[in-house]
Amino acid sequence: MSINEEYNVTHSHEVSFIDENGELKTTKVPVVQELARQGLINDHFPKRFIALPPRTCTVDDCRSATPPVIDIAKLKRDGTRELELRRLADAAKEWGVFLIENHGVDDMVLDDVKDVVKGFFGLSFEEKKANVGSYKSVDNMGYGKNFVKSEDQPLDWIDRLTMKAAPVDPDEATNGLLIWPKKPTNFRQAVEKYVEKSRKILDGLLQDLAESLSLDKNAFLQQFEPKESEIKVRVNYYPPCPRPDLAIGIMPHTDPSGLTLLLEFGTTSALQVQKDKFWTTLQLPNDNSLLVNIGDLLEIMSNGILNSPWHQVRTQLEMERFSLACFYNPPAKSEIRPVVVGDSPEKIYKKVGVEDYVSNYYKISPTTSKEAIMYAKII
Ligand SMILES: O=C(O)CCC(=O)C(=O)O
Ligand SMILES: [Fe+2]
Repeated sequence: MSINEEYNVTHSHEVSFIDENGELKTTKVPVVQELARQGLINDHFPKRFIALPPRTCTVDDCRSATPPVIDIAKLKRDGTRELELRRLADAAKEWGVFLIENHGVDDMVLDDVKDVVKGFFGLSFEEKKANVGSYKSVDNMGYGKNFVKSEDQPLDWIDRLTMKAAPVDPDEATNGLLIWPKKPTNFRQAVEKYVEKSRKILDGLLQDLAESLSLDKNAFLQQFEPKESEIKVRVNYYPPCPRPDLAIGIMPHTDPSGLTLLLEFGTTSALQVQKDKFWTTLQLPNDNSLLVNIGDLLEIMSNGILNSPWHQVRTQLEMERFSLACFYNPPAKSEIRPVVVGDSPEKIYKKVGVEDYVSNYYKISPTTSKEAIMYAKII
């Protein structure tokens, strides 16, 4: 029985993908928010949402920890900078993910973002579709779902909305980029304000990370050219899930970005990173701290010294969760170069085109291990 018969799937996302024979295919996948609304019965969980391996890590069988916390105010003060830089380097090498506090983004800016995101997902499906432009592509833009590559693969328990915030394309309409929702009316304005602040934070961190590795402070930042560097915003919505032991919010992956800045709200304790071979649930404070994670492109630029973490999101019973990720990338048409860190001159990564890297990432994802980065490895 197909899921459409098994459940009353009245609402679907249309997803395009290139199949294993290189052919462009389009398929329909259920809108999770609408499935969750139907109040699925526990022992009748839709098969398409059963993750493989079947048991995702639940609270009982994995570790849990607070990631390192980096204080941006300490990075700015002479007396405290040196120690905080050392803590930053350790966090980026060992965890690949860290919280930042005193980042300077006003609560009001963050609250506005949370409000418009909740406002968008609070609309009916019909209103969402009517208010968000369509963007038919295979690179995960628009309102829909990530990593769909076949008709029968396990699906993530998530709905998401991805937009390009920079560079601003003067010809958005013809390039199909008019995907910003028109409702809530201040959606774009609120998110763009946050993105502007995010860029400043991430530029500062790129300099701090370089200095923390005893490199020239612009060693990474100079590869992010301000006018052409790219910021994609992905809003993730994870509805409550009746079977958190079977379904997964986002399957394991690394981010194909330089840096990712993540704001989560709704509930916490859902994001997990693989650390020392264990899935570790990140205990994040329920405040306005932001989470930074190293993406594949920065791992390549740092010649493998910084670690782009393998991460996933688990689902939660009766609790919804939102996150907003800003993916910060060097210009799509540029090439990134690894900078050798430390005494050992051995290069493990090579120069790669950003667009080539990202399109290969989407071509081969999802994968069961950190495979995409092999594209940039010197073998
Ligand atoms: O929701 C989260 O905590 C993480 C989201 C994520 O990994 C992503 O959007 O790439
Ligand atoms: Fe991610």
